[in-house]
Amino acid sequence: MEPETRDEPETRDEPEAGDDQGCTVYGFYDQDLTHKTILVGDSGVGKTSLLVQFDQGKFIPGSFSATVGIGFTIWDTAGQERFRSVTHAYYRDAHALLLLYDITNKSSFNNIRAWLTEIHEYAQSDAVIMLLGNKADMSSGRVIKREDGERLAREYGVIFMETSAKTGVNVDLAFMTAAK
Ligand SMILES: Nc1nc2c(ncn2[C@@H]2O[C@H](COP(=O)(O)OP(=O)(O)OP(=O)(O)O)[C@@H](O)[C@H]2O)c(=O)[nH]1
Repeated sequence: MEPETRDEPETRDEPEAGDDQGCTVYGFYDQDLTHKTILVGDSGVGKTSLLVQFDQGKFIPGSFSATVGIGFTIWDTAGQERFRSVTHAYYRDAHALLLLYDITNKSSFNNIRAWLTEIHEYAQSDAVIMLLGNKADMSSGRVIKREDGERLAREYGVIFMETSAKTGVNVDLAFMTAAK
């Protein structure tokens, strides 16, 4: 007798944020554990560097292992599908979400809509959402204008800033605004 075959149900057809590359969710609680902030965005946009700049007041160049020597909690989901539901759980209890793109990387900006869709689906409705155009120091490599970031943020009703994990510009302001 022939084994019964049936098509597997298609569970998802829309690409999701972070699908095509490793992506990592970084997050931390403030000291009294009441306020949770998470950082999301494509790989390489500078999430770790921004956290290190905020936490330690310095820029450590180069990609580095996020788990080494940093005094905050990191949930590294490595962008894997099986961790997707875990990622969504991170969103649910976050009070603030910092969504980063890299002003020198167009695809990181193009993926912002997918990230925002995901955030709106899973985050609490009163969570503070901030769109951050990072690497603002790299003016010669810039491909995303500040106005493009501002326009997108306005469209989604989120706060916008350009930041640099390297020079520190707007880094404290971004985290302080998120903590409000
Ligand atoms: N010039 C400049 N380089 C930056 C800035 N932020 C990050 N970088 C560099 O960009 C690269 C990626 O930074 P990471 O902080 O590792 O990026 P990430 O988003 O944490 O990446 P994943 O861990 O893969 O998700 C590194 O080489 C950083 O040194 C910035 O503001 N300015």
